[in-house]
Amino acid sequence: MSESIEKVKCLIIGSGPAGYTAAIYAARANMKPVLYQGMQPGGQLTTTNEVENFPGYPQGITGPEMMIELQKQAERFEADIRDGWITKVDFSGDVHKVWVNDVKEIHCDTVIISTGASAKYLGIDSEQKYLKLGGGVSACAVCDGFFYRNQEVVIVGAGDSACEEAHYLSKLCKKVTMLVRRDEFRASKIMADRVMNTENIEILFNTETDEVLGDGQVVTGVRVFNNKTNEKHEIPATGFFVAIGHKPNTDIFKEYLKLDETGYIINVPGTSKTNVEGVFVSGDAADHVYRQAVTAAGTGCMAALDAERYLAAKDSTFEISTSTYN
Ligand SMILES: Cc1cc2nc3c(=O)[nH]c(=O)nc-3n(C[C@H](O)[C@H](O)[C@H](O)COP(=O)(O)OP(=O)(O)OC[C@H]3O[C@@H](n4cnc5c(N)ncnc54)[C@H](O)[C@@H]3O)c2cc1C
Repeated sequence: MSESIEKVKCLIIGSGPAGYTAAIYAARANMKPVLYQGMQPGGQLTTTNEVENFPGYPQGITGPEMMIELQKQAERFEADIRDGWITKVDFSGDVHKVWVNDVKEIHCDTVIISTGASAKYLGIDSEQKYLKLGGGVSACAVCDGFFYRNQEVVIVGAGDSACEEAHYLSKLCKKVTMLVRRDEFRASKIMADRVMNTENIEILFNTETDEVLGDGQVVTGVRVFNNKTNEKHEIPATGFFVAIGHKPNTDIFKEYLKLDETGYIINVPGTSKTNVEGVFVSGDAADHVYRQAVTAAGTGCMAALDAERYLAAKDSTFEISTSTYN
């Protein structure tokens, strides 16, 4: 083995709530975890101002602050948190190989994948401007809908998730306008029927976003156009929700791991195990249903416990740490 190859017991890929929680558990179980943060240290929550639904913060907390706290908690137990990006993996043998920034090779007894998912946006300038300002653009109705209670919002999307999110918003908001690009939904009939039968949801078919309007700080409306007639009109709204899907960050694993048709890693139900022994998955990389920080953290815990049990079964000198359960 070349000297430049590092050997680690537990490698964690990703620094969102799943990765840091896995690091806390793995470090306390004496697995000496090494965690690579990737291009977005702290993960998706670093793009949001207010997190009000993570237990333990009665006054709420900003996403970036919460992620710094999780990082500090993992470091308190001496998890080795590093800058760097895993660019390649080889899970074909007993030892799992990963490469950092295409250069550094690491051999791992266990790997915990916590690479999350990225919400898709339309990509228009005004959307990105108010997204960055935290001024009313969101890709998560369950996370942010509460901030628009009794207000008017617009949601873009036509699939099952978009229908579910529109329905969720309809229970909080005065009015929800749903923009559907084609002349029909992509969603299942039952989901489409549900939004069509909800009184305070107005559906505009053949309609796309021209611009998100605002006062420079917050969203005040949306200018839309009909893609058949090119007619434009403005809709007053304080919130603009984008529900056009997520892309799980799993491309580098597809040669070795079973993924579903949209790229989410398939885990053994009720566990964090993948189809490769010693490789575990947590958080949004395997979850297209819940997509919440608290569920990501929960599955990060599961992955560390599963990895610990795997190591104990493989190596009789590695004892399951009682501190994990304290
Ligand atoms: C705008 C917004 C607001 C939200 N608000 C809330 C909220 O209020 N409450 C809530 O519960 N949830 C909220 N969510 C959802 C929540 O952020 C996610 O469910 C959660 O962050 C998922 O955690 P994760 O650890 O699985 O992955 P992520 O947070 O997506 O983190 C993934 C990590 O993996 C790293 N990574 C990816 N690929 C690689 C690689 N190849 N090598 C190394 N590292 C890699 C990234 O750098 C990142 O650190 C929000 C999401 C968004 C987009």
